[in-house]
Amino acid sequence: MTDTAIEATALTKRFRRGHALRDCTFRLPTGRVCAVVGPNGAGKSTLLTLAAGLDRPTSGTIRVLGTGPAEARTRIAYVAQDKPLHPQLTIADTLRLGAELNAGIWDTAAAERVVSGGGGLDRTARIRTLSGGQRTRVALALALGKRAELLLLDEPMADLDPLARHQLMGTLMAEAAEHGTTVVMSSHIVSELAEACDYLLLMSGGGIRLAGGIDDLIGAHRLVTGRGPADRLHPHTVVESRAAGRGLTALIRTEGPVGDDWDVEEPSLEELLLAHLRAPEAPPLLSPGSTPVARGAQESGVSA
Ligand SMILES: Nc1ncnc2c1ncn2[C@@H]1O[C@H](COP(=O)(O)OP(=O)(O)OP(=O)(O)O)[C@@H](O)[C@H]1O
Repeated sequence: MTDTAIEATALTKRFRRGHALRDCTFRLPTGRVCAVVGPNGAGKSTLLTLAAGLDRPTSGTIRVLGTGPAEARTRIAYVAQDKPLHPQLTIADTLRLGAELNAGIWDTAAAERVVSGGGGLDRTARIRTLSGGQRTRVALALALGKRAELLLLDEPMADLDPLARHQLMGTLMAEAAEHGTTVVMSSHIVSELAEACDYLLLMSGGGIRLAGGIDDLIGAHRLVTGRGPADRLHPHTVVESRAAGRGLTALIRTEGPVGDDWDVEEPSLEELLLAHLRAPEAPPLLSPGSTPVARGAQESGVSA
């Protein structure tokens, strides 16, 4: 039994036209709900595909649930961005197939809760006749029915209307909490992630910029306002600073207490993310527990 859901060390994926992932190192503990955030092309889908064992890294390693991704396949449910399903099957056939492919572990009630929500879906409808949001509902029903230990969801909520999003996110979180499932979810909708997630991977340009518990990452930063220049904020690391009236507002990574002559606030998750996205040159931060445990140390029970 491992307490690590995903562990990546110098993980790199190169396609013909360049790197999708470059030297990514992080650890995601089990039982967390992790948001994977970053601009278009940051490498989020590539990371999820490698974790799902559907592609192989160019170099570096990725371990999932204490083993290789291919060996962990039966313990993982992966919902791809385009929600691939058999277009000719009905919803009922699709769920039946899910039950057959996962005989012995299939959770009919969990799958039913997802397809019945939001007014319910006609079980005789063929997949090809469904809207994007309805297909999402069926794909998530298959993922939850599989009773996986790790759910990898690539922009699961993108096609859903706000009400369906709220309802499905609630179902997903309740299932995850009940069974201690680890959820990894990429999304561009930060407000929703702030409610549902307790762990963050911020990516850009194929690299990891922030990794860790959301509370730890927020706790390591402060939003300060005062008279400039930004040099006055030494020894703190200034992630981003902007003129504000006759002074400046800056997001800083604190190194001890901040001087009394600054107004100091805790940033929201959105403020933290936006500042880091606007300042790609800021040094990355992996909070405690988010770095891989050295293999020798892991075997002797010592954390690196
Ligand atoms: N199969 C592939 N062949 C070639 N290049 C690819 C392939 N898959 C991804 N890429 C490239 O890798 C980079 C990362 O893509 P990826 O889809 O992982 O980003 P993303 O963060 O998921 O983006 P988005 O938010 O737009 O979904 C992009 O530059 C993309 O063009």
